[in-house]
Amino acid sequence: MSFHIEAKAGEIAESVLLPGDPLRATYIAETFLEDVSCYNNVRGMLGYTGTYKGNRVSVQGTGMGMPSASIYIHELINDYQVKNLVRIGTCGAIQQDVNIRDVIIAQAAATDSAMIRKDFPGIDLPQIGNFNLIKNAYDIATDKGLTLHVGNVFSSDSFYSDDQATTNKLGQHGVLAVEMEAAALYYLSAKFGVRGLTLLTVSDHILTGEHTTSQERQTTFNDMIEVALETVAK
Ligand SMILES: O=P(O)(O)O[C@H]1O[C@H](CO)[C@@H](O)[C@H]1O
Ligand SMILES: O=c1cc[nH]c(=O)[nH]1
Repeated sequence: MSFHIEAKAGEIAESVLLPGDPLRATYIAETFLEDVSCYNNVRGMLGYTGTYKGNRVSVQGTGMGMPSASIYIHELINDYQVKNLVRIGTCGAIQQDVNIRDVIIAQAAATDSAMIRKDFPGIDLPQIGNFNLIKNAYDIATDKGLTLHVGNVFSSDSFYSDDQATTNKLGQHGVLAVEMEAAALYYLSAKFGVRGLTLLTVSDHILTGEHTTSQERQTTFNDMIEVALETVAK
């Protein structure tokens, strides 16, 4: 048992999928996993362990934003010895050629979060995904024929930003999309020597204002979820 997770020792798998939304964890457990048990309901931040094609895997909601996600990531690594952490999230695209429902592999994540800056004053430590997980996910997504982008994303501390100029400038520098947790996952993965990966589905387009319906999101999430499950099983 840790501060925010009530699982007993051994109840969480070595590989964990991390959606922001705890109900997405329930959806994944009910739709994709066999022999499932729920190991966490502290604060309603649901966590499940089951098997996918015979491989043991867990799925844990993280909540929104880096402070919340960091709590779960920290405890999964340090209290439950988790080794592979794959965020499966939504994002807003900031490139004209990145479309609604496309899948993004976050090769790296820029951030305006103070968390990392406080630990490394004066140094911009790159926040990068694990190469082997990126390669596995890329190969699996390509084999599935998904529309895929690999590159930098921006992990923002705010969902509602007045600073469109900065968002535009990030886009001009090749950043693909905005979300709120990848940089913290990559930072803590590097800090504790484990493997982190972020997969995102484009749920809305910040430049055009387009957005998905809940039905569309669910179907596209399935593609991303399958890529994540197969990536950690490989
Ligand atoms: O869909 P999730 O995984 O929650 O990810 C995105 O959605 C939330 C904002 O609506 C933030 O957590 C952002 O990172
Ligand atoms: O963090 C997020 C997630 C989805 N869409 C956004 O614009 N931002």
